[in-house]
Amino acid sequence: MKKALTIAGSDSGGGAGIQADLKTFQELEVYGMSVITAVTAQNTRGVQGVFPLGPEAVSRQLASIAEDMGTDALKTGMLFDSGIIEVVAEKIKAYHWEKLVVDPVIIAKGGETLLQKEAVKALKSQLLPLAFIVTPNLPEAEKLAGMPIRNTDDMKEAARIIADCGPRYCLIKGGHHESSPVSSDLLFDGANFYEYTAKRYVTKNTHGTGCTFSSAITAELAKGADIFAAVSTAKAFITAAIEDGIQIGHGHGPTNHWAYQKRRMNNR
Ligand SMILES: Nc1ncnc2c1ncn2[C@@H]1O[C@H](COP(=O)(O)OP(=O)(O)O)[C@@H](O)[C@H]1O
Ligand SMILES: Cc1ncc(COP(=O)(O)OP(=O)(O)O)c(N)n1
Repeated sequence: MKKALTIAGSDSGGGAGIQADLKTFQELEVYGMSVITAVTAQNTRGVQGVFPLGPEAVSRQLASIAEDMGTDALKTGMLFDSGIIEVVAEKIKAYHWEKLVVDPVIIAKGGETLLQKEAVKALKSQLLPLAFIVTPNLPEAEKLAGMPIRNTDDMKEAARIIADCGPRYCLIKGGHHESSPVSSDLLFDGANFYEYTAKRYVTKNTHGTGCTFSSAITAELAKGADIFAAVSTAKAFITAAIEDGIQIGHGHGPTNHWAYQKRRMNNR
């Protein structure tokens, strides 16, 4: 069985972070492993507390996996600060882990900080050069590229700037473009742009969309898919998960990780 590792924060509400990643890995039939960087007290209403674990705890978890199991692909999500980014980058290099998906989690949809301001520089200089693919949403792409994004031309310009930091592919997600009737993501391979478009659903149950999408890409890469097939399957996975989003709690409910497989079973 293929293996996938997530290096990310815990979401007590189960919709984003480590919990969303492991649910996605399971649904896409890869063996999921986790390195926890921080514990968040979180629910559908927002983030009530953030408790980082620190570089040593992260380093030890990474070593435990490397010394025994290894991984076929991995992703990073919430990394909290530059100390954790440094140790993650150092270990990824030391273990020669290559299929790295960097989801540059900076702020939650509710506005809470999940990456310290000082750490954006470390993310760009230490982690992006190791990334196979980086998957910023629109606000994250603006921060990484240092420019506002108002239209597709701006998205392309930002993708070029981010690609200069070293990732093999850059995928800018259009989920925050709420006035659009479609949900369109732009993949850049250093030369050409490829658009992945799906229907946009009007729903408040979108907690954890970015985590779920990047972990679906990771699972597909672990199974040997090329980047275009991996993004295509991940897009189908997240679109189904949003369409069947779960009405739970009093705020933004989570997406439904079972929806994609349920559809496939029904189509048999
Ligand atoms: N309302 C929606 N309907 C359909 N797809 C969506 C919707 N919102 C986000 N997506 C898709 O979900 C994926 C995650 O994007 P996004 O929500 O922008 O990430 P993040 O959670 O990092 O902000 C992308 O493929 C995006 O196009
Ligand atoms: C622990 C943790 N990690 C990441 C996020 C951000 O998740 P995302 O998929 O971007 O979705 P929203 O939280 O923004 O809805 C998180 N919230 N918690």
